[in-house]
Amino acid sequence: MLLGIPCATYPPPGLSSSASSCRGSMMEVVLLHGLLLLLPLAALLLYRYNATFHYFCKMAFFNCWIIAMATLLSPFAALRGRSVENMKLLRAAILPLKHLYGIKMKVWGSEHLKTEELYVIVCNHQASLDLMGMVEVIPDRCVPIAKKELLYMGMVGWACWLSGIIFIDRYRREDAINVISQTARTMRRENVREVWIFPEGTRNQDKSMLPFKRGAFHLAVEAQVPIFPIVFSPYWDFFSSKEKKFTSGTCTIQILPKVETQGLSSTDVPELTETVRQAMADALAEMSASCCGDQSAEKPGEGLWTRACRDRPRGMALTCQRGD
Ligand SMILES: CCCCCCCCCCCCCC(=O)SCCNC(=O)CCNC(=O)[C@H](O)C(C)(C)COP(=O)(O)OP(=O)(O)OC[C@H]1O[C@@H](n2cnc3c(N)ncnc32)[C@H](O)[C@@H]1OP(=O)(O)O
Ligand SMILES: CCCCCCCC/C=C\CCCCCCCC(=O)OC[C@@H](O)COP(=O)(O)O
Repeated sequence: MLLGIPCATYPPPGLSSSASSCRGSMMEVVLLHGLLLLLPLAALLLYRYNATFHYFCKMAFFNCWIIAMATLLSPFAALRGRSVENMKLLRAAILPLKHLYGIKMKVWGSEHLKTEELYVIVCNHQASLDLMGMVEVIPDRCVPIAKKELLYMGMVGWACWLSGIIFIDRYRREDAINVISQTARTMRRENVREVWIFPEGTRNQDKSMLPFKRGAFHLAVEAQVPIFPIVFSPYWDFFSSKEKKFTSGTCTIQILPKVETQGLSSTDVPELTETVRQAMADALAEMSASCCGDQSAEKPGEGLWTRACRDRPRGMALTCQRGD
């Protein structure tokens, strides 16, 4: 049988045929079918028993999901034009990923974000997986600030642009500062109520956070809006791009009380940046110890808000709403 055609009738009568060439063809087909069966089996076994292969498969699926969703949703988003409303579509597209990956999200302090005020969110940035945590807590009219490179990622870039994501060129400081200043001016006027920034400026899976870039803090001070720090617990238990590890697990997202910027000016920005970073580092250290059993993270917390409240710069209205 050759591709469903019995050897006796193949090649058709009238053409020369030989038993050996028929046997050869049969062997090829058997080998081909065998290979076709073996490859998925080998892939399944590798996926099950090889952590690196498992990691790459899961990352590939993550990226394919994002590209597929962006391709699917962009035409609908385009009907509305560039609007923060389209963020709801992106959010809906990313929300199911945690179920597919078996990642449980716990959110602490979500009540802090339920306010009519405008504000800036700053958050630690571990990996592209942060998108799964972001969609758990991102307010309805919030736009992230992202690196310009995302804009050039085909349909993903188009989806981001249509959703009102603000792009900055990290390598052209003046341009980036202009974009941030313009955001501060237009925040009140336009439909955007909140801006989400990863102040580390790049992904970081180390135990301590990187020094913070100052754009988010200038933005909050220029717009005179409070800052809400958000801390994602470390992914070490279930994800590491260095160790090529990607299993199921739990991520805790802690929304810290707001930090006021009323009355602050650009000269207060360095201190404001350090105060917020320290509060986030404390929260991260506490979470590392409680979620991941790690005692060696940066300066173990002496109480989540204790140091931030105690060390706040003079004249800075840091709101300490938690009783600890
Ligand atoms: C379905 C499809 C789904 C697709 C989903 C996709 C979702 C995507 C989600 C998105 C996720 C995407 C995630 C991502 O893409 S993360 C990557 C992008 N994010 C960032 O880069 C974070 C924001 N960056 C900054 O804030 C930096 O500060 C910038 C880039 C502005 C400069 O950086 P730089 O490296 O140069 O350093 P520096 O901060 O030490 O500042 C140096 C000096 O400049 C002063 N300065 C700074 N800013 C201002 C200002 N505004 N007004 C006045 N002055 C300002 C500052 O005080 C300092 O001066 P001095 O104090 O030393 O005198
Ligand atoms: C026509 C060109 C087609 C290109 C196709 C590219 C395919 C890209 C595939 C999937 C895109 C997934 C995008 C997820 C975005 C997650 C946001 C993110 O994590 O960005 C990283 C950024 O914060 C910091 O970047 P670096 O750590 O400095 O690096």
